[in-house]
Amino acid sequence: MAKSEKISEAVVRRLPIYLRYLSYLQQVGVTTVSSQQMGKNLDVNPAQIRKDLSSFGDFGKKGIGYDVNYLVEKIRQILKLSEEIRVALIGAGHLGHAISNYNAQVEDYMRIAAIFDNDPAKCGKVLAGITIQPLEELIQTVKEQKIRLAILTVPAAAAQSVANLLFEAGIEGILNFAPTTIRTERDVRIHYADVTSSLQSLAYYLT
Ligand SMILES: NC(=O)c1ccc[n+]([C@@H]2O[C@H](COP(=O)([O-])OP(=O)(O)OC[C@H]3O[C@@H](n4cnc5c(N)ncnc54)[C@H](O)[C@@H]3O)[C@@H](O)[C@H]2O)c1
Repeated sequence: MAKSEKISEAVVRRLPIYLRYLSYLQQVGVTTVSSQQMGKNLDVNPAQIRKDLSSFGDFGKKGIGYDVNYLVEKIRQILKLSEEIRVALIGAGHLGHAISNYNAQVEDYMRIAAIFDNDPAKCGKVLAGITIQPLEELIQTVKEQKIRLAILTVPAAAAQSVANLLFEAGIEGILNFAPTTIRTERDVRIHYADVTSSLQSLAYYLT
Protein backbone atom coordinates (compact mmCIF):
# COMPACT_ATOMS: atom_id res chain seq x y z
CA MET A 1 0.00 0.00 0.00
CA ALA A 2 1.45 3.36 -0.97
CA LYS A 3 2.28 5.61 1.93
CA SER A 4 1.86 8.76 -0.08
CA GLU A 5 0.41 9.50 -3.49
CA LYS A 6 3.02 12.11 -4.42
CA ILE A 7 6.63 10.99 -4.92
CA SER A 8 9.35 13.60 -5.10
CA GLU A 9 10.89 14.46 -8.47
CA ALA A 10 14.33 13.28 -7.30
CA VAL A 11 12.90 9.84 -6.46
CA VAL A 12 11.05 9.70 -9.78
CA ARG A 13 14.39 10.32 -11.51
CA ARG A 14 16.15 7.57 -9.54
CA LEU A 15 13.44 4.91 -9.97
CA PRO A 16 14.28 4.20 -13.65
CA ILE A 17 17.91 3.64 -12.59
CA TYR A 18 16.77 1.09 -10.00
CA LEU A 19 14.43 -0.45 -12.55
CA ARG A 20 17.20 -0.92 -15.12
CA TYR A 21 19.37 -2.77 -12.59
CA LEU A 22 16.48 -4.84 -11.23
CA SER A 23 15.45 -5.84 -14.76
CA TYR A 24 19.02 -7.00 -15.35
CA LEU A 25 18.85 -9.09 -12.14
CA GLN A 26 15.61 -10.65 -13.40
CA GLN A 27 17.30 -11.55 -16.67
CA VAL A 28 20.15 -13.34 -14.89
CA GLY A 29 17.77 -15.13 -12.52
CA VAL A 30 18.49 -13.28 -9.26
CA THR A 31 15.36 -13.27 -7.09
CA THR A 32 16.31 -11.15 -4.07
CA VAL A 33 18.58 -8.14 -3.62
CA SER A 34 19.64 -6.06 -0.64
CA SER A 35 19.88 -2.29 -0.59
CA GLN A 36 23.65 -2.80 0.00
CA GLN A 37 24.03 -4.78 -3.23
CA MET A 38 21.95 -2.28 -5.15
CA GLY A 39 23.90 0.62 -3.69
CA LYS A 40 27.24 -0.95 -4.57
CA ASN A 41 26.22 -1.64 -8.16
CA LEU A 42 24.50 1.66 -8.77
CA ASP A 43 26.89 3.80 -6.77
CA VAL A 44 24.00 5.11 -4.68
CA ASN A 45 23.98 5.24 -0.89
CA PRO A 46 22.03 2.15 0.37
CA ALA A 47 20.28 4.34 2.95
CA GLN A 48 19.06 6.52 0.07
CA ILE A 49 17.73 3.45 -1.75
CA ARG A 50 15.90 2.22 1.39
CA LYS A 51 14.44 5.69 1.90
CA ASP A 52 13.35 5.99 -1.75
CA LEU A 53 11.73 2.56 -1.78
CA SER A 54 10.04 2.97 1.58
CA SER A 55 8.37 6.13 0.32
CA PHE A 56 5.92 3.99 -1.62
CA GLY A 57 5.56 0.98 0.69
CA ASP A 58 7.33 -1.12 3.25
CA PHE A 59 8.12 -4.30 1.39
CA GLY A 60 11.82 -4.98 1.97
CA LYS A 61 12.49 -7.84 4.43
CA LYS A 62 15.24 -7.25 7.00
CA GLY A 63 18.16 -9.63 6.42
CA ILE A 64 16.64 -10.95 3.15
CA GLY A 65 16.29 -7.85 1.04
CA TYR A 66 13.82 -7.02 -1.67
CA ASP A 67 11.96 -9.46 -3.86
CA VAL A 68 13.26 -8.52 -7.33
CA ASN A 69 10.11 -9.46 -9.28
CA TYR A 70 7.85 -7.64 -6.85
CA LEU A 71 10.03 -4.55 -6.84
CA VAL A 72 10.13 -4.46 -10.66
CA GLU A 73 6.33 -4.65 -10.79
CA LYS A 74 5.97 -2.02 -8.08
CA ILE A 75 8.36 0.44 -9.75
CA ARG A 76 6.67 -0.12 -13.11
CA GLN A 77 3.33 0.66 -11.47
CA ILE A 78 4.67 3.82 -9.85
CA LEU A 79 6.19 5.00 -13.14
CA LYS A 80 2.97 4.03 -14.92
CA LEU A 81 4.90 1.59 -17.09
CA SER A 82 2.50 -1.31 -16.58
CA GLU A 83 1.22 -0.97 -20.11
CA GLU A 84 2.87 0.23 -23.32
CA ILE A 85 3.23 3.98 -23.71
CA ARG A 86 3.33 5.16 -27.28
CA VAL A 87 5.90 7.77 -28.21
CA ALA A 88 6.38 9.94 -31.30
CA LEU A 89 9.81 11.00 -32.53
CA ILE A 90 10.14 14.19 -34.55
CA GLY A 91 13.34 14.75 -36.53
CA ALA A 92 14.61 11.67 -38.36
CA GLY A 93 18.21 12.89 -38.61
CA HIS A 94 21.39 11.50 -37.05
CA LEU A 95 20.16 11.56 -33.47
CA GLY A 96 16.64 10.51 -34.45
CA HIS A 97 18.08 7.47 -36.25
CA ALA A 98 20.19 6.46 -33.25
CA ILE A 99 17.31 6.79 -30.78
CA SER A 100 14.78 5.02 -33.01
CA ASN A 101 17.11 2.11 -33.72
CA TYR A 102 17.97 1.80 -30.03
CA ASN A 103 14.33 1.88 -28.98
CA ALA A 104 13.50 -0.87 -31.47
CA GLN A 105 16.21 -3.11 -29.99
CA VAL A 106 15.36 -2.83 -26.31
CA GLU A 107 12.37 -4.49 -24.74
CA ASP A 108 10.64 -1.56 -23.27
CA TYR A 109 7.17 -0.33 -22.44
CA MET A 110 8.10 2.95 -24.13
CA ARG A 111 7.57 2.28 -27.80
CA ILE A 112 8.31 4.73 -30.59
CA ALA A 113 5.14 4.30 -32.62
CA ALA A 114 5.47 7.12 -35.16
CA ILE A 115 8.30 9.18 -36.68
CA PHE A 116 7.91 12.56 -38.38
CA ASP A 117 10.16 14.79 -40.44
CA ASN A 118 9.60 17.80 -42.69
CA ASP A 119 12.14 16.72 -45.31
CA PRO A 120 10.21 15.27 -48.29
CA ALA A 121 13.27 13.14 -49.14
CA LYS A 122 12.95 11.35 -45.78
CA CYS A 123 9.18 10.96 -45.65
CA GLY A 124 8.04 7.51 -46.80
CA LYS A 125 11.40 5.94 -45.90
CA VAL A 126 11.44 3.26 -43.19
CA LEU A 127 13.38 3.82 -39.98
CA ALA A 128 13.52 1.12 -37.30
CA GLY A 129 10.51 -0.54 -38.91
CA ILE A 130 8.44 2.66 -38.96
CA THR A 131 7.53 4.70 -42.04
CA ILE A 132 8.60 8.32 -41.60
CA GLN A 133 5.57 10.60 -41.96
CA PRO A 134 5.38 14.25 -43.00
CA LEU A 135 4.86 16.77 -40.21
CA GLU A 136 1.42 17.61 -41.62
CA GLU A 137 0.19 14.21 -40.42
CA LEU A 138 1.42 14.70 -36.84
CA ILE A 139 -1.73 15.96 -35.12
CA GLN A 140 -4.04 13.37 -36.63
CA THR A 141 -1.62 10.46 -36.07
CA VAL A 142 -0.88 11.41 -32.45
CA LYS A 143 -4.59 11.55 -31.70
CA GLU A 144 -5.49 8.36 -33.60
CA GLN A 145 -2.63 6.29 -32.20
CA LYS A 146 -3.09 7.63 -28.67
CA ILE A 147 0.52 8.76 -28.55
CA ARG A 148 1.21 10.42 -25.19
CA LEU A 149 4.90 11.34 -25.22
CA ALA A 150 7.25 12.81 -27.81
CA ILE A 151 10.99 12.94 -28.44
CA LEU A 152 12.24 16.07 -30.19
CA THR A 153 15.36 15.68 -32.30
CA VAL A 154 14.89 18.63 -34.64
CA PRO A 155 17.20 21.67 -34.96
CA ALA A 156 16.80 24.24 -32.17
CA ALA A 157 15.16 26.75 -34.54
CA ALA A 158 12.32 24.29 -35.26
CA ALA A 159 11.77 22.99 -31.72
CA GLN A 160 9.14 25.47 -30.51
CA SER A 161 6.96 25.29 -33.60
CA VAL A 162 7.04 21.49 -33.57
CA ALA A 163 6.29 21.52 -29.82
CA ASN A 164 3.28 23.77 -30.51
CA LEU A 165 1.92 21.15 -32.91
CA LEU A 166 2.46 18.50 -30.25
CA PHE A 167 0.59 20.59 -27.68
CA GLU A 168 -2.27 20.95 -30.15
CA ALA A 169 -2.30 17.19 -30.62
CA GLY A 170 -2.67 16.72 -26.84
CA ILE A 171 0.76 15.33 -26.04
CA GLU A 172 1.47 15.02 -22.28
CA GLY A 173 5.27 15.12 -22.15
CA ILE A 174 8.24 15.97 -24.36
CA LEU A 175 11.84 14.85 -24.11
CA ASN A 176 13.69 17.62 -25.89
CA PHE A 177 17.17 17.07 -27.31
CA ALA A 178 17.30 20.37 -29.19
CA PRO A 179 19.52 22.90 -27.40
CA THR A 180 16.73 25.36 -26.62
CA THR A 181 14.06 25.94 -24.02
CA ILE A 182 10.47 25.18 -24.92
CA ARG A 183 7.67 27.37 -23.62
CA THR A 184 4.34 25.82 -22.83
CA GLU A 185 1.12 27.35 -21.63
CA ARG A 186 -0.43 23.98 -20.99
CA ASP A 187 0.29 21.40 -18.33
CA VAL A 188 2.81 19.55 -20.49
CA ARG A 189 5.96 18.22 -18.87
CA ILE A 190 9.19 19.07 -20.75
CA HIS A 191 12.41 17.24 -19.95
CA TYR A 192 15.75 18.15 -21.47
CA ALA A 193 18.58 15.82 -22.47
CA ASP A 194 21.89 17.41 -23.29
CA VAL A 195 25.25 15.70 -23.62
CA THR A 196 27.07 19.05 -23.70
CA SER A 197 25.56 20.35 -20.44
CA SER A 198 26.23 17.00 -18.76
CA LEU A 199 29.86 17.16 -19.89
CA GLN A 200 30.11 20.75 -18.68
CA SER A 201 28.84 19.71 -15.23
CA LEU A 202 31.34 16.85 -15.26
CA ALA A 203 34.14 19.28 -16.09
CA TYR A 204 33.55 20.96 -12.73
CA TYR A 205 34.81 17.78 -11.01
CA LEU A 206 38.06 17.60 -13.01
CA THR A 207 41.08 17.93 -10.78
N1 LIG B 1 20.95 16.76 -26.44
C1 LIG B 1 22.03 16.24 -26.96
O1 LIG B 1 22.86 15.70 -26.26
C2 LIG B 1 22.19 16.32 -28.43
C3 LIG B 1 23.14 15.58 -29.11
C4 LIG B 1 23.19 15.67 -30.50
C5 LIG B 1 22.32 16.52 -31.17
N2 LIG B 1 21.43 17.25 -30.44
C6 LIG B 1 20.45 18.12 -31.08
O2 LIG B 1 19.46 17.26 -31.66
C7 LIG B 1 18.94 17.87 -32.83
C8 LIG B 1 19.15 16.92 -34.01
O3 LIG B 1 20.53 16.72 -34.24
P1 LIG B 1 21.00 15.84 -35.49
O4 LIG B 1 22.45 15.76 -35.44
O5 LIG B 1 20.19 14.57 -35.53
O6 LIG B 1 20.54 16.78 -36.70
P2 LIG B 1 20.12 16.36 -38.17
O7 LIG B 1 20.24 17.60 -38.99
O8 LIG B 1 20.83 15.13 -38.59
O9 LIG B 1 18.57 15.99 -38.00
C9 LIG B 1 17.55 16.93 -37.82
C10 LIG B 1 16.31 16.38 -38.50
O10 LIG B 1 15.21 17.23 -38.20
C11 LIG B 1 14.47 17.44 -39.39
N3 LIG B 1 13.75 18.70 -39.27
C12 LIG B 1 14.21 19.97 -39.40
N4 LIG B 1 13.23 20.85 -39.17
C13 LIG B 1 12.12 20.12 -38.92
C14 LIG B 1 10.77 20.46 -38.64
N5 LIG B 1 10.37 21.72 -38.56
N6 LIG B 1 9.90 19.46 -38.45
C15 LIG B 1 10.28 18.16 -38.53
N7 LIG B 1 11.54 17.78 -38.80
C16 LIG B 1 12.44 18.75 -38.99
C17 LIG B 1 15.51 17.44 -40.51
O11 LIG B 1 14.94 17.17 -41.75
C18 LIG B 1 16.42 16.34 -40.03
O12 LIG B 1 16.00 15.07 -40.49
C19 LIG B 1 19.65 19.21 -32.97
O13 LIG B 1 18.87 20.19 -32.35
C20 LIG B 1 20.95 19.00 -32.21
O14 LIG B 1 21.48 20.20 -31.72
C21 LIG B 1 21.34 17.15 -29.11
